[in-house]
Amino acid sequence: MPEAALPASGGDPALAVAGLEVRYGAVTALRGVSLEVAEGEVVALLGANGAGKTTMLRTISGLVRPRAGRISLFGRRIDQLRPPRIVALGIAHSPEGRRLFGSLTVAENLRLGSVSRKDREAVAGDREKIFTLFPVLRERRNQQAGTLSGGEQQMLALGRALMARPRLLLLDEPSLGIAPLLVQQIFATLGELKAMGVTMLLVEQNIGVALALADRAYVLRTGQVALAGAARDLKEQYEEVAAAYLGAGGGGR
Ligand SMILES: Nc1ncnc2c1ncn2[C@@H]1O[C@H](COP(=O)(O)OP(=O)(O)OP(=O)(O)O)[C@@H](O)[C@H]1O
Repeated sequence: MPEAALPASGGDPALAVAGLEVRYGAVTALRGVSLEVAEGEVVALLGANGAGKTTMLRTISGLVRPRAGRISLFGRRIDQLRPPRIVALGIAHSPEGRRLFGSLTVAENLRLGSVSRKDREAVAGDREKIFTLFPVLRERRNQQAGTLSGGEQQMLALGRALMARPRLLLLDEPSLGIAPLLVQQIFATLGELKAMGVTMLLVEQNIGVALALADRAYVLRTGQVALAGAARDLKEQYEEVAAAYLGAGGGGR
């Protein structure tokens, strides 16, 4: 693995995953996966359908129990903790398919993102910041989330995750099912968040937008890390990265 695969900053990384193994019955979804995300870094997790990307995020969030390995957040082991405890320690997960509360309004969904916070005044300020990032959410704050367009729901899912003021933001395919122009807009917003120092682990099948945003990336292939390195190096190895997608179940987009 090239040196660039190691984060530059000293101290405990925001996220450290070592030797992770996850099985669903007879299916081994992750085998011996190790990765790190330094504080302030954006790391992309790429790979074809079924490579294990969503499983990785769900395991970090405590929704899936690993069979072996360890996961640490700023040096603190979290792989034996329950999901609410992991949220309280500062991990927010914006899941694939958005998983909003469809019958609740935009404003109510945003409020749910901040339930674990006690600093109510700062919460109000953060809501304003999210409305500035995504003006459409302000316009539609009293609309039921289930009636928003796919892109608007994606923005709301991201806004809701940000309302937790996460120390680590997990993003599962923010480009999924969204028109190209809106993908650019969402990634521009993620770029602004990166500039603000938000630490992110980003799962994506859209290699181009992911490598443009990320500092580093890991490519998973059938549950193992096939490639890892600085995003700019992986961009140059585009063919190799794309080829890794062909190995598992039908290839990427
Ligand atoms: N609940 C489950 N029960 C059984 N097998 C599962 C379960 N969830 C995922 N798998 C299997 O584990 C493997 C990894 O799935 P995962 O959803 O993590 O992949 P992915 O890289 O996120 O794929 P996609 O890009 O299609 O979402 C796949 O073979 C999948 O069929």
